[in-house]
Amino acid sequence: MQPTSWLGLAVAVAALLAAMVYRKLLLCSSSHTIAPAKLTLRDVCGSEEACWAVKSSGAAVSSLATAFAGRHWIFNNESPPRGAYAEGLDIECVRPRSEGAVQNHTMGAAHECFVERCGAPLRACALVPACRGEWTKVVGDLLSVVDVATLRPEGIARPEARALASCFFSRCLCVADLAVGEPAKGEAAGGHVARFPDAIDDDDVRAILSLAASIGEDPSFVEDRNFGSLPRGQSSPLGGQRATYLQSRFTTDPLTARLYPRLRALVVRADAQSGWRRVHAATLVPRTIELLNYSSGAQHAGAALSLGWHTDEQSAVTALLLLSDPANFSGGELYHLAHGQMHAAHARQHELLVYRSHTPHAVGALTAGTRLAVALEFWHVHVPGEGVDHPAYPHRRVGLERPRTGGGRSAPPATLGRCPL
Ligand SMILES: O=C(O)CCC(=O)C(=O)O
Ligand SMILES: [Fe+2]
Repeated sequence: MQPTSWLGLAVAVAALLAAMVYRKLLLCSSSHTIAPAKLTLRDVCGSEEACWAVKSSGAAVSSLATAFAGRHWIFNNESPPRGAYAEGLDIECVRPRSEGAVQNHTMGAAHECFVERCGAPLRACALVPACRGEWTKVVGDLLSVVDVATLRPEGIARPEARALASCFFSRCLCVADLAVGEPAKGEAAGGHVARFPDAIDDDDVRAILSLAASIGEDPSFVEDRNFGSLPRGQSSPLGGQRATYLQSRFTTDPLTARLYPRLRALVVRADAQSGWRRVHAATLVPRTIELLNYSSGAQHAGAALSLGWHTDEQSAVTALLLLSDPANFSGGELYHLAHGQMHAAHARQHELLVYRSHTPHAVGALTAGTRLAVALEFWHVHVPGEGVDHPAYPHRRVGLERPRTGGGRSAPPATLGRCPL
């Protein structure tokens, strides 16, 4: 090789090395400069759009607060939730960080979250008058949990408004599975309910009914009730149900004491096999266990539904056990809203259906016969040093509540934690 060629090669290698070093430096420095700077309200609203941005985040927060009130990720772990959400939302994100479920306490007011985490899409939308108009309308239309759960990406025309909605759902409410209708990663369509056919038999049904009859002798354990919302524009009455509260004895009474661990084990399995990560098996306890009696005689004539659309507030998972044979009643279908669609459960007699308690559900009007079911709602007990400090799910403390200080809710921390999504 000629000296000039050696020189040429040396120059080429030096240039390559220099380029690599430069590129490395460039990448490092650019990763610094593009690190998401924390946006403040002033950054987002530093112009004439300020009013809109502030107003729309306020409106979004208040309508979403209505729709999501009491749902499990909206949670203040300093003062156990007692329906005191008036000042906004506290956010709790629960996502896996490594093997096993790990919780990440992420708290703050929702409007802070909106600005801090969704400042960029908020600003992008604010710059486009058509987006401002659409976002204001989208948010204004979210009046109930049904509206939120049926929100579809196709229903939002402007890409900037779609991005904003998607950001709020995934980064502030941390609900990837409700992020404008998109199924959660790894969750097959239909994965909103885990089914266990023949979870119980006729003897178990008899045992449950005997227990309920005994408990129901005291009328303070029995309640006729109806709740939930009707689809927009409908105002028909709700048929309702008669609930007998069994939880005081279900786990210990000789009639059902052996049945309970079997059902609980199925709930734990449902969570594991569905990848929901709502359950911390070691501390899972029943919050309420109810025999539900829907009887056509007790239904209002022309009832639209027996139970309106609702979520089982503050519970982690709900298990629904159908005691009756569907051949012996008409109507009374259990529906879920998942991924923007309504699904009929078509439960069979003796089947256990398990779903996350925040999944909106409703029960169709019963038109003939009697439908008996048991609902078991679960949450997590607080064990000091474990409980709220450790398990995979936010929960109300049961039996071990800290005394409340000052009677009010504590101020949210100054900054939000990192949303693990
Ligand atoms: O009866 C059912 O299938 C569901 C009842 C229910 O959702 C409830 O009582 O909260
Ligand atoms: Fe329910």
